[in-house]
Amino acid sequence: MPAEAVGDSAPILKLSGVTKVFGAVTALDGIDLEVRRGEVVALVGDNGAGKSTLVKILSGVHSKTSGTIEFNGAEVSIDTPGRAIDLGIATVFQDLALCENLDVVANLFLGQEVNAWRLNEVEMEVRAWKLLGELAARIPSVREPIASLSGGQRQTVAICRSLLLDPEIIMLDEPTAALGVAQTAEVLNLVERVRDRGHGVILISHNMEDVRAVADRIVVLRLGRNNGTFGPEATQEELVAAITGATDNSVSRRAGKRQDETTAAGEAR
Ligand SMILES: Nc1ncnc2c1ncn2[C@@H]1O[C@H](COP(=O)(O)OP(=O)(O)OP(=O)(O)O)[C@@H](O)[C@H]1O
Repeated sequence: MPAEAVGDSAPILKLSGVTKVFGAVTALDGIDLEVRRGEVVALVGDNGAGKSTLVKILSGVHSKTSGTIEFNGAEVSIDTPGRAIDLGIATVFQDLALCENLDVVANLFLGQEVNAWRLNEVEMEVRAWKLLGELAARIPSVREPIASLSGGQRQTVAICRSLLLDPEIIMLDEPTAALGVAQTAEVLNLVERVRDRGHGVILISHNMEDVRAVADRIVVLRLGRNNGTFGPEATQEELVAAITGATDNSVSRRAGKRQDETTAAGEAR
């Protein structure tokens, strides 16, 4: 989808002034967020910024205290996880919720077997291969138990499983946490292919490199509030400053030093 078309289209999901209060703690305070078809919106913020709370509100685990959530232009209330899925919001939580002893096909179709009365193994296997093929996902065999897959492959299976629900929005909570370099690249490629299929993707991440590599927009939360929206060209310093609320801190100083060294090395060559 061309960039203009994405930017111009109406948002699938639009949050206005979403607030969540837990007793004396205001976890989210007036959050605005928009997600369109075919775009990756990264949600970043320090520990306690409110990312998990927002994910839980959008996945129907928590209810918001105030504010509005619109889905395809109509105000909705996402009061249960089932309601989120019915609307078309799928979430891949950090724990992935896969069954280690079952194979890839069984995990993909867990709870939504093709025929509730008689498991149609062949049809499920064909659909599993088709989906994995469309996403160019690298899974050795769909009959492989989850226990024998790598972290990146597990993440792939969890993402594919949520795509079988045919969501308009897919939320990925820290999909590259704990992954090595090659597996991270594989998962980020998958995120791009999911976007190219026209889904809106919300990517929660702590990793600024990952975020800048795939996000069309980067939304920063700080202490439960919006603290800036950036394009993928944002520098590490700009993002760190928005995340921490300060321009001069050790993380941005180190990042700046690294950038200076890289520039100097480039000039010396
Ligand atoms: N169930 C709860 N009861 C009380 N306070 C909560 C609850 N859940 C979250 N909070 C508080 O809300 C704030 C936001 O927390 P949240 O977990 O959403 O942040 P986060 O950005 O996801 O951080 P992390 O990266 O550490 O998971 C924190 O101050 C947290 O202590």
